[in-house]
Amino acid sequence: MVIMTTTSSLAFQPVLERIAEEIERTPGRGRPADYIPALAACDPRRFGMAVAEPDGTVYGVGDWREPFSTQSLTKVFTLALGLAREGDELWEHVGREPSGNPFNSLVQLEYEGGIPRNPFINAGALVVTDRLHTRSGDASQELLEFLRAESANPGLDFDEEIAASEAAHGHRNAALAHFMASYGNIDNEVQVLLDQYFRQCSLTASCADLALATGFLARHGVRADGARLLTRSQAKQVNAVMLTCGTYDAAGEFAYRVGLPGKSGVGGGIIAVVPGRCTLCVWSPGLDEHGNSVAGVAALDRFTTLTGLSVF
Ligand SMILES: NC(=O)CC[C@H](N)C(=O)O
Repeated sequence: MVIMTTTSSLAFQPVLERIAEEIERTPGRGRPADYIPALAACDPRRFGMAVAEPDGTVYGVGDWREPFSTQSLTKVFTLALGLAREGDELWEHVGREPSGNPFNSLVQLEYEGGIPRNPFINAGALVVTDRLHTRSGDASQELLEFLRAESANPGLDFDEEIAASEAAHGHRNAALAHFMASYGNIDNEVQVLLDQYFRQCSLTASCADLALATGFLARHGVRADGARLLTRSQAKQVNAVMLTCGTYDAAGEFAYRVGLPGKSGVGGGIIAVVPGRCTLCVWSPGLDEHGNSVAGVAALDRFTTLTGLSVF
């Protein structure tokens, strides 16, 4: 049953409230990421969801104003900033095919010559951050300023405790960076790159902030202030890579259930885009075995079912 058939924006709030009630009654919520100790303490019953319209109107429910650890959600923004600075040359250093492997997997890198499959697995995000850092002088600062501006929240910041915790347990990301450096696919010192990457992942923001900050992808590349970040075609490309690669080795299932470009992070957040119409962010820290929020995927699944909004 589709309960929102009109294009009236006011209809978003009752949809969100209905989804929150359904999620509240859902028993299994998965488990918070425990390989980053600072995330392990999160309560898996937390749930928030926000929808932002292209004009900046934002609706929300539950813990939608509560800041959480964005983790891999930032990979979307660094990709966009990297593409804006470098253009298509970026794609010579990172692919755009689904990996079919977990987000922190090492196995494909050797037989694919140190070129990661896509920008949303950790290896690919390390390459994007490396190149953005070379071109901007400070990739994490560029990311932070972008997110502050797009969300209209100057209070957004990194969480140094989470960054330190991840650095202390970051052997896999260090291995990925060193391995790609051995193929000549990393410009900066590995330690500099890892510091940049962990800082980015530690950025803390709410569903409201992130739904707003993703808005440029619903506005076909145009920022909140009307300036163009990406060409229309580049915005389409980022959305396409989110659809095919944004939820790792569960991207097929996500496309099947949700039918939108989406990107997850191990902090329990997922951002999603309905091009031309709205952007969403949902947060609930319990994860499935692929590292995607259990309640987050369920809520987005309900959203597209109830509203009939989808790219298909
Ligand atoms: N999927 C994720 O959110 C992974 C990000 C995490 N910081 C890592 O590098 O392992």
